[in-house]
Amino acid sequence: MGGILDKMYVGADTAQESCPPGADCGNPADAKVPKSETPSSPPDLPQPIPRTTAHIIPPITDDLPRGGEPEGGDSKVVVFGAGNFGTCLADHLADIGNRVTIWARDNAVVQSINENHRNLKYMKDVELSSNINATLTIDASLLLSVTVAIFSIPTQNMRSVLEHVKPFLRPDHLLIFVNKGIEISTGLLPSDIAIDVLGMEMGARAVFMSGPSFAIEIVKRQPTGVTVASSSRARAHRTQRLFHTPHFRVYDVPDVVGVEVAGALKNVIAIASGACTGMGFQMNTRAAVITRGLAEIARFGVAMGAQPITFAGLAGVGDLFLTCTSEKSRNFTVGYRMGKGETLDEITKTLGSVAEGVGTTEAAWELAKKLDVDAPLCDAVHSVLYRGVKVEDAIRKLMGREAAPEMRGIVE
Ligand SMILES: NC(=O)c1ccc[n+]([C@@H]2O[C@H](COP(=O)([O-])OP(=O)(O)OC[C@H]3O[C@@H](n4cnc5c(N)ncnc54)[C@H](O)[C@@H]3O)[C@@H](O)[C@H]2O)c1
Ligand SMILES: O=P(O)(O)OC[C@H](O)CO
Repeated sequence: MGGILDKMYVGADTAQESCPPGADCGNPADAKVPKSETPSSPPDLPQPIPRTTAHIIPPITDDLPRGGEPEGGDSKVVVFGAGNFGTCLADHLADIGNRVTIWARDNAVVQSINENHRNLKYMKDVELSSNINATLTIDASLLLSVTVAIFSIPTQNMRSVLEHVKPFLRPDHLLIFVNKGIEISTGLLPSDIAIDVLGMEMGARAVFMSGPSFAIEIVKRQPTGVTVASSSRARAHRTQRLFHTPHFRVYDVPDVVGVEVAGALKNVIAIASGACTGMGFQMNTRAAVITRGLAEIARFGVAMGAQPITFAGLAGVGDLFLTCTSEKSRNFTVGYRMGKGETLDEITKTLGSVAEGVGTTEAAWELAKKLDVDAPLCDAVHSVLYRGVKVEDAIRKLMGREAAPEMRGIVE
C-alpha cells in the first residue's frame, strides 16, 4: 500500500544506544521500516460515557476542632513508608520545625535514619534533618503522640498498611495520602480505599496530595508546586499550611477524583512516553503522547465525575509533563527499558523502587472496559506489559487507527 502509512518511521533498529532516557540526542537514523498494517476498520461511533458519581463526596466544612493543631512548624507527624517520597516529605516537614517519626518495615532503614540521619536504601546521598526519628513499630503510642499521619505506601499495598494502622486512629488525626494509582483488585482510587477501610466519617475527611514532585528535587529544596485535595475544606487548608514553604508551594483543589485520576494515569502515559523514547522516537512523538495522554486522562476523569479543568493544573498536565519527560521518573524508565527490548520482569526486579504505572495499567485497562472509556494509549501500554505485544507493534497499531475528532469523549 502506497501513501503516508508506508512512510511511518518505526525506530526499532534506529534507536541510538548512547542516548540517555529523556535526552534529545539529535536525529535518529532515517531508516524507515515501511509496511505498516492496513488501518483498522473505522471504530464505532462515539458511545455515551456513563457517568458515575460514586466517587464524589459532597464538600465537608468545619470538621476540625480549633486549637488541635499548632501552625507554623510545630506539629507531631508520623510518616508511614520510608521509601523515596516518604523520606523526602519527612525531611521537608522536619526541616521546617515539625517533629517527625517515620515508620519503615526494614530495620536497616530504621537504623540508618536513627544513627546516621540517612536512608541508606532509598536516599543514601542525602543528609536528613535531625528532627526525624524512625521506628519499626506501629502501635497505640506511636499514633497517640501525633496529630498528622502521612501515608506514602504504594497503592497496591496501601490497604494492608491502613488496616494495620486503623485501630490506633482518632477522628482528629489529619490523614494525608500521597500515593498515585488505582488498586488492581478493586479498581478503586486511594480516596475510595480510604473510605473502604476507615468508613465514610474518617475516610472522606482524608487529604490527597499530588502534582509534579520528584522526591530527589524536593530534598534539594528546588522550587516545587503541588496540589492537595479533600472533601474537607478545613483539612485541605490545614495540609496546605503544614507543608507550605517558600520552596514548596501547595495549592488547594476541590476535585479529589480529578486529582487522583490524573496522578494515577499519568504514570501509564509516562510508560508510553518512555517506550517511544526507548525506541528512538523524539520530540514530535513525545508531544503527541503527552497531549493524547491528557485527552485520555480527561476522558477517564469525565467518566468518573471529575472536573475537566483539574487536568489543566499541577496534578494534571503538570505532573504528566514531568513524568513523561524525565529519566528521573521510574515509570518513564520502565517504558524506556521496554522500548530497548528488556522484559517487564527484568525491569521490575532491578528498578529498586515502585513504578505505580505498572499496576495501574492493569487496573485502568479493566476500568476502561467497565466505564466504556476510549483508552487507546492505556490499551497499548497494557498490550506491551501484559499481552506480549512488541512496542513497535503497539505504536503501529496506535498510529494506524482511523482519524478521529481531537476532543471526543471530553467535549461533545
Ligand atoms: N518518589 C517520588 O518522587 C514520588 C513523588 C510523588 C508521589 N510519589 C508516590 O508516593 C508513593 C510512594 O512512592 P515512593 O517513591 O516512596 O516509593 P518507594 O518504592 O521508594 O518506597 C515505597 C515504600 O513503601 C514501602 N512498602 C511497600 N510495600 C509495602 C507493604 N506491603 N507494607 C509496608 N510497606 C510497604 C516500602 O518498604 C518503601 O518504604 C507512590 O504512590 C508514588 O507514586 C512518589
Ligand atoms: O518516578 P515516578 O514515575 O513514580 O514519578 C514520581 C512522581 O509521581 C512525580 O510527580
